[in-house]
Formats: sequence, structure tokens, C-alpha cells
Amino acid sequence: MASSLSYAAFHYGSDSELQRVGVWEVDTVASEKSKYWIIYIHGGAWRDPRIDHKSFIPTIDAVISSQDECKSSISGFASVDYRLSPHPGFPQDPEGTTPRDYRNAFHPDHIKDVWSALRSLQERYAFGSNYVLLGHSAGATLALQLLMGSTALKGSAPPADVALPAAIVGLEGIYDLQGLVDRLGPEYAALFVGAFGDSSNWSDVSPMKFTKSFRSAWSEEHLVVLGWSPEDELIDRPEIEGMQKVLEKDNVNTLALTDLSGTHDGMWEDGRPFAQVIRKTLNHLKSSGLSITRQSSQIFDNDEANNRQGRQWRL
Ligand SMILES: N[C@@H](CC(=O)c1ccccc1NC=O)C(=O)O
Repeated sequence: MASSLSYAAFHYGSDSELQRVGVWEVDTVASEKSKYWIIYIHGGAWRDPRIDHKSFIPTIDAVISSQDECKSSISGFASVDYRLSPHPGFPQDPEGTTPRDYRNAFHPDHIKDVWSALRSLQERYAFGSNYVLLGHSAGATLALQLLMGSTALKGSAPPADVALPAAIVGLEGIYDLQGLVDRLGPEYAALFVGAFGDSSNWSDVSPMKFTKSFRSAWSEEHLVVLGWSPEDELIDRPEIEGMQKVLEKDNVNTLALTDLSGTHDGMWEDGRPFAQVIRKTLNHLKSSGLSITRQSSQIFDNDEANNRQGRQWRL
């Protein structure tokens, strides 16, 4: 399992204990063009201290224990931690907490950390753009924010020396903060205020509200995969379909996989649903001529309304 791979964690910054990445090497010597690193950004609404880089382990296990030959296209796995905002359910005593352990991040700290983590990984392993970047929930927001450049960095220029990925995979992603609050209720606003301040700041950080082109920063070889499960009790279908429309308007190669199974957090806890998405993404990258493909399932075999009962996250 992941324990059969060599694991190491290193820090890419010194302000916070959370400025670290975990790395599981598979075959990092071969730098063949056809091999990819698989890099994960966890979710937890920018604030949940219970979710960290190790939440990627079940997915790694599911990939390496499968018989699928996609394993031979993987150089290694990495999973990014980043500074978190305060969580009201897990208050910290500012007096008794060291600055390194104090969770008081505020936008753009989270996305700046993701850029720094990628730079550090690229310096160490020299994989350039040969990587697939997956993000779950708030991690999917962060992954797509890389394509938004200075808009998602409060006006600062993104680092010029960091290569963008060959593919971005958004899983159960948050793409429009205001839209989620409007559709699903004011509890969602509480998740976003701690990270971004009041709603006047939300459109700049919401990928679905990006007014420039998602294609302009990106090379010819590129792909966005949007994964979603109808059993997700926290993020609804319009969130994924809305993002898909924006990407397609910008002529981004987009693959929507809306028939995954599992609940919002159950998917990474299980690992197999995300492993399946990784397999499909690698196969898609390998297949020639990345033409725009749609694979959205139109089959509503789950009663979404039932799954929406008690839309409540665990505090
Ligand atoms: N467990 C989180 C909530 C959370 O992660 C979440 C809730 C609703 C919609 C998306 C969420 N996470 C995305 O990263 C918390 O307690 O803050």
C-alpha cells in the first residue's frame, strides 16, 4: 500500500507547520515525457484542521493496488498542506500557541502556499509540467485559481518559474462562492468569510466568475476534469455544470465525470472513486488529439433530493 512506497514530508516555507508537502515516490529516476506526478490539494473549506495531506493516502493505495497499467505512467504522488484559516469549532489560544501552529491564514495565503509548494516540488523533482493536479472541494478551487493568475492573488503576479500542470482535476469542487450560498443557504457563507472576508471579495476568487480566459495562461496540451458524485451532500450538480460551461466557453478541453459514487468526504476516505478519476485522466492525456470530450452522465440513478437531507458538515 502507500506504505510500500518511500514517503517523505518536507517544508516549503517556514511561517507555518502546514507549509509542507508529503511525497510518495514511485519511479522518480525515469524522467520520460510520458510519466506524470500526481499531486493532490486537500479540501476542508480552507479551515478544517482535521483534513491534511495524508487524506490522499487511500487514493494512492487504490491506485497502486489496482491492476490497471496506468501505474506505469506515474512518477510519484505528492500531497500539499497549506496554511489554514481559523475554524470556530477548533479555537486556538493565541497566547499558548506558537506562530508556526497558529491557524490564522487569510486570502491569498492559501493560494500563495500552493504556488510555493509546486515550485518546491518542481525544483526537487524537475518534472516541469508533467503533472496532474487534483483538488478536492476547496482544493479544487485552489487548483483552478492557478489558471486565474493575478486575479486570484489579490493583484500580485503569479511566479513565472512555476510550470502549470498538464491536467487539473476538480473533485466535488467549490467554484462559485455566492452561488452556493444563494442555492444552499447562509451556513455556507460562514465557511467563506473566515478565508476571504465578506461577499464583496468572493467573485475574484470564484473560478466560475473569472472574467478573463482560462485558456490564455495554458499551453496546447491541457485538460480539466471535473468529478462529482450525485451522492455528494455538500456540493450540488449546478456547481459542476456551471464550471463546465465556463471552461467550455473558454475552449478548455473539459471532461465532466458526474457519475462518481460516494459522499463528499466519503470519496477521499474510500480512495477508489478518486483513483478511478486518476486512471481516466491519465488515459485521456495519453490518447492523442485532446479534443473536447463530454462524458457527463445524464442518468440520475440516485435520489439527489434524499441525499440533500440535513446538509450539515461535521463540526
Ligand atoms: N468540514 C468542514 C466543512 C467542509 O469541508 C465543507 C462544507 C461544505 C462544503 C464544502 C466543504 N469543504 C470543502 O473544502 C468544516 O467543518 O469547516
